[in-house]
Amino acid sequence: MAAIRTKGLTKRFGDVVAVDDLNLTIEEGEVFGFLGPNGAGKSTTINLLLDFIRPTEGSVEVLGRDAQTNPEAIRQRVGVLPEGYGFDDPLTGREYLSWAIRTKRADDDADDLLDLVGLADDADRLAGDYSKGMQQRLAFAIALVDDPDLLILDEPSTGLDPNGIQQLRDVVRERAAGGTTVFFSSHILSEVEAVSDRVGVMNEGELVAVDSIEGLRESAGGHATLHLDCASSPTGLGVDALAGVAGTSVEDRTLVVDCTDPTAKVDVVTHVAERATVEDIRSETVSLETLFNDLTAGGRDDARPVEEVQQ
Ligand SMILES: Nc1ncnc2c1ncn2[C@@H]1O[C@H](COP(=O)(O)OP(=O)(O)OP(=O)(O)O)[C@@H](O)[C@H]1O
Repeated sequence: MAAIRTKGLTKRFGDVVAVDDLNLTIEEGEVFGFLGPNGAGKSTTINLLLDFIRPTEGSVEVLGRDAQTNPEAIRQRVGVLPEGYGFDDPLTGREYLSWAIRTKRADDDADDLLDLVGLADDADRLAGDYSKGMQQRLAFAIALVDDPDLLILDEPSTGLDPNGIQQLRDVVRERAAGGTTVFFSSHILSEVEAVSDRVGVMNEGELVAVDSIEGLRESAGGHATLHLDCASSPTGLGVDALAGVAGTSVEDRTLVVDCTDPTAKVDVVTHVAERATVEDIRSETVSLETLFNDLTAGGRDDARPVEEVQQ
């Protein structure tokens, strides 16, 4: 049984296609990082998984059940860290957690969970007075109640200090080792890289890549840009037609070739050398960071640039 399966999942808000024909399967026990810049459609997807909003088209299955017909049964076995949890009631951290434990009819020890997220010393303070990072820790502890089969975490490291991020990673790894499926969204590549088995990259509502970090790294490693300086303008050489070549451009007497396959580089050089006088060759490989930026280039008009959000 897949932990999450979406088919043709689409959500429109007026003219905005927040999620566009999403087909995604997350297997049980996976740690899946859901990456994308602001406005990519990550939170909308999470809201669809939990039946907080209804799809315009398509279907969602969570833990083998249809999200629309079985939302209560699903939520019973899912731990959720939503974006921007509000602690508006006059309750302490321990009281909030005890309430969550009662609601799920679980038998967790509130103090153990508070300790796990580094809030043991602040258990008796009002949660509304907590700092942003402390509230995020408490929201994470609430998500962990009743050892859920699936953890859905929306931007879990928001507001956390480095120590909090490390604790979060440790708990995610520990829960995953115990069989929990973890689906978490982020716009920070390094955060996802550190804990995920696989990642999905969203951009403007579309899933533009799904792979393991290793697989993505290989794609990035295989990607290269060749610059061939020629004795005369290298036009009409037919390089575009070669296998593994994604595109070419000519800048003065330099032919720039975008290769998606490392083996294409030799073919390109041989091909050009047979048709023009090559004076110099430079090759630039593409980093994982650049690949991610390329995949999410542009983003939505209302989103901040990727460079800015990746700090
Ligand atoms: N309730 C809504 N009404 C109208 N538009 C919405 C609504 N919810 C989301 N959107 C739009 O859908 C798009 C995707 O938003 P979403 O919140 O899913 O992105 P995200 O990837 O979670 O972004 P972020 O990283 O900023 O949280 C955006 O253009 C957003 O403005």
